[in-house]
Amino acid sequence: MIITDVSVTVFAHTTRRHADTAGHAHPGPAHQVEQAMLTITSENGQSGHSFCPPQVVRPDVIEKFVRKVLIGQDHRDRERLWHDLAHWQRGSAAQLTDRTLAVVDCALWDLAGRTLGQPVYKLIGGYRDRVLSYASIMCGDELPGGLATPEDYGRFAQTLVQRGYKGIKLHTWMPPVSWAPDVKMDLKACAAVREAVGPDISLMIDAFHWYSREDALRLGRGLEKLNFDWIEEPMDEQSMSSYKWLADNLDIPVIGPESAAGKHWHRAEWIKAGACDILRTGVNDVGGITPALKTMHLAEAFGMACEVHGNTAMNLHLVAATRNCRWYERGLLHPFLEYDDGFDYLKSLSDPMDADGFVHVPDRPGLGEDIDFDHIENNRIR
Ligand SMILES: O=C(O)[C@H](O)[C@@H](O)[C@@H](O)C(=O)NO
Ligand SMILES: [Mg+2]
Repeated sequence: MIITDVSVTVFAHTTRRHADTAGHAHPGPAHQVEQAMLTITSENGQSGHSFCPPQVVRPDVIEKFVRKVLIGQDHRDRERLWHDLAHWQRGSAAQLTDRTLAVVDCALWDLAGRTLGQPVYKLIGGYRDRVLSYASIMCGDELPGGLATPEDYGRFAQTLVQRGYKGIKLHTWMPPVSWAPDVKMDLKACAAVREAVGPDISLMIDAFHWYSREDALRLGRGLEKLNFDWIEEPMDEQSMSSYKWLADNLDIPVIGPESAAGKHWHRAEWIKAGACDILRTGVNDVGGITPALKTMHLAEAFGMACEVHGNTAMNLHLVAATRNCRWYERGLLHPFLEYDDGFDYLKSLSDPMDADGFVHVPDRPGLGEDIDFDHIENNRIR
């Protein structure tokens, strides 16, 4: 099962999602962006694939690190290959990122599944084949009829419940919105959603990520009155002691870290420090399915839930192979976008959701992404 090739295909992808200065997505006119598909091929001609922005797998990263570690190796040795690649990070002048480790690890898992004709979550050890999903709403905006007012959030929340969602997470307003951040407005949006959906829908918030301790405490105390399930990333996650302080002062569960560096090692420190009540991981955040699984199991050993950041097949398989998380994060959603339209380079959704709010894991080999190779070839850039 020797790896004989590692290649990258960059192709044009049409989307209506536009990123703001903090990397948060908002709706806009359809435009073309570059997308990359990393392909790892073994000696029997089987390939595994994973998708990411092209800069994550740019040629110098592939040549200097990825090909050096993978070519000639047994693709089944994912644990060793992950450590071998992670070893190169320290001396890479920050050029070899956790995101690159993640896309390589996912392609290796996809290769294993496609080779054996099995879905990845079954290779890991399946726990469930459908997962309850929460609607992860995009950050607020200043678009009339979009997510510009608390009432907009309330109206959108009602449509999400009608679609079948049993949980909703608000990303509230952040710069570059002119008047954001604003705790009072955050709480007005949360109150409007609670009023709109009633007491039985689970609600969570993912707020402005740089509030002060006082503002985060004020926000948390307000959410407790609205019976929210968790408060997420209200302060800079580089300050673990601030989260310890917040968790000590709030009853509402504090979840994290999402964006903090340090992979599963740093998440162990958050548990040890008492900086969160619910742990958080994500395939892209910690360097792949391999380390994300370790994070899930670490939390389980402490009797803690670990909720997974992000959508797409890689995170869905992680959730389907573990017991100690309640949700799949489906999003990001907006009144102006139709999430179920999917991606133009996939023939079908990787996370189809039924009318009861359950996402069903496609019973297809590997990560199960229904890749439209003709579309990719016809839109190939390099
Ligand atoms: O880029 C980001 O910060 C993420 O997409 C974020 O908006 C969202 O996915 C998140 O924080 N979920 O919890
Ligand atoms: Mg988040």
